[in-house]
Amino acid sequence: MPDNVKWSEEQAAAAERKVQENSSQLVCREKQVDYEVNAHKYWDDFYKIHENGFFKDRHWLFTEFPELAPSHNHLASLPLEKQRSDVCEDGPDLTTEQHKCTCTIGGCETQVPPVEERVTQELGHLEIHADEFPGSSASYRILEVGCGVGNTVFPILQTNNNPNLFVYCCDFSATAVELLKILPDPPAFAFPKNARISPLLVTRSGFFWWEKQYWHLKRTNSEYDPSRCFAFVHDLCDEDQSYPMPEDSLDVIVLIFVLSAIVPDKTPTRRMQKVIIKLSRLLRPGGVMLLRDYGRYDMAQLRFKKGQCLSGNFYVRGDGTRVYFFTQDELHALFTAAGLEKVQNLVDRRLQVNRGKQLTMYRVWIQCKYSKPLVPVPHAT
Ligand SMILES: C[S@@+](CC[C@H](N)C(=O)[O-])C[C@H]1O[C@@H](n2cnc3c(N)ncnc32)[C@H](O)[C@@H]1O
Repeated sequence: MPDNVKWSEEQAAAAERKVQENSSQLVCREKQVDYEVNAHKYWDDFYKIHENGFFKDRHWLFTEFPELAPSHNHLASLPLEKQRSDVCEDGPDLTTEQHKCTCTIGGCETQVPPVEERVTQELGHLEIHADEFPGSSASYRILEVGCGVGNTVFPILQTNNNPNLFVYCCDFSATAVELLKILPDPPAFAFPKNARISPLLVTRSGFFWWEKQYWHLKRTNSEYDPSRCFAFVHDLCDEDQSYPMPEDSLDVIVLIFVLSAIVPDKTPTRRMQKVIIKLSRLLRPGGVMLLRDYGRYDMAQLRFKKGQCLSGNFYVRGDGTRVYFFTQDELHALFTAAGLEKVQNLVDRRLQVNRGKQLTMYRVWIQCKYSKPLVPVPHAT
C-alpha cells in the first residue's frame, strides 16, 4: 500500500463531487438533536455489540508518536517496512456498512448496578487535591481521551516500562470504560462445571448470557493495573465535569479518532474549541497534544450516502455515531487558538485497492503534534 500518495486535480475534483452529492440532503433537525443529546448512548450500543473486537490495538503509535514510549528502543529491532505496514492496517475503517448493525442485547435482570452507576460511584469518592490525586506520585503522565476499550492505552502500558509512568484514560461511553477494565473475551464454554443452572436458563441464548455475566463478575482485566492506570467516564463536551488531575500536570494528551466524533466547530456551540482549550490547561508547559483523525475526502466520507449528512463534512453512520472529516488548517486553528504551538501537522494519504470490486480508494488521515509553550501565550477562554 503506497504511503502519502499525491492526488491529481481530477481525483480531488471527483472527491469534491461525491461530497457535494452526499451532502445535498441533510438529516432532519429532530434527528440531529437526538444524535447530539444521546451521543453517548449510541456509542454505548456500539460497544455492547462489538465489545473489544472492532478497533485493532494501535501498535503503530510508537513509531508515529515516540512521546508515548520513552523507552521504545525495541522498535529499532523491527524492520522499517514492518513498522510502516502496521500503520497502514490500523486506521479504523468506520464504514457505514460496518456500523449498521442493531443492538440485540436482552434486558435481563441482574443484582449488579448498571455500568454507569458503578463507574460514577467509583468516581464519586474522588477528591482532587493539587498534590494528592490518582497518579500524583508519577513523573510522566499520559491522558488518552475517547479511549474506547483501551486499544491505545494497553499498548502504551505494555510497551512503556517506565516505572514512573501513569496513564489516565476516559470515554463518555460507560460501557467502553467497563469493558476496558474487564477481560472482554471469556474462554469458550468456560462456565464452571459444578454450577447449578436452572433448566429455565438452558436455552442457547440464556446459557451464553449467564456465562458472560459470570465472567464479567469474576474477572478483571489483568492488564488494567490501578497502580499504573486510571480509567474514568467523562464527557469531553460537558463543561461542568472536571478531570481527576490538576492543571499543568500532564506530559502528553492523546486524541485518536475522537475529536471527529464531536459537533464541528463551525456551530455556535464551538464544542471542539472548548474541548481543546480545557485539555490544554491540563498540559504542563512543554507537554504535547497528539492527534490522529479523519482527513477530508477519506474513503469513509466518500462512501456516505445521501441523507446521512448532518452539516458540512459531518455525517452520521448507520448506528447513530457521528464523524467529521478535517482539513489540516482547521486543526491548526483549533490548537493554536488554545495557545499551543505546532510541532507537526501532516496528511497521511494511502491508496487502498479492492481487487475483487476493481476499486481504488484513499484513506486520508491527519496527524498533529502541538505543544504547550514554556512561557504561556494569551489565548481564547
Ligand atoms: C472512533 S472511537 C476511537 C476509540 C479509541 N480512541 C481508539 O483509538 O480505539 C471514538 C471514541 O470517542 C468516544 N467519544 C465520542 N465523543 C466523546 C465525548 N464527547 N466525550 C468522551 N468520549 C467521546 C466514543 O465513545 C468512542 O469510544
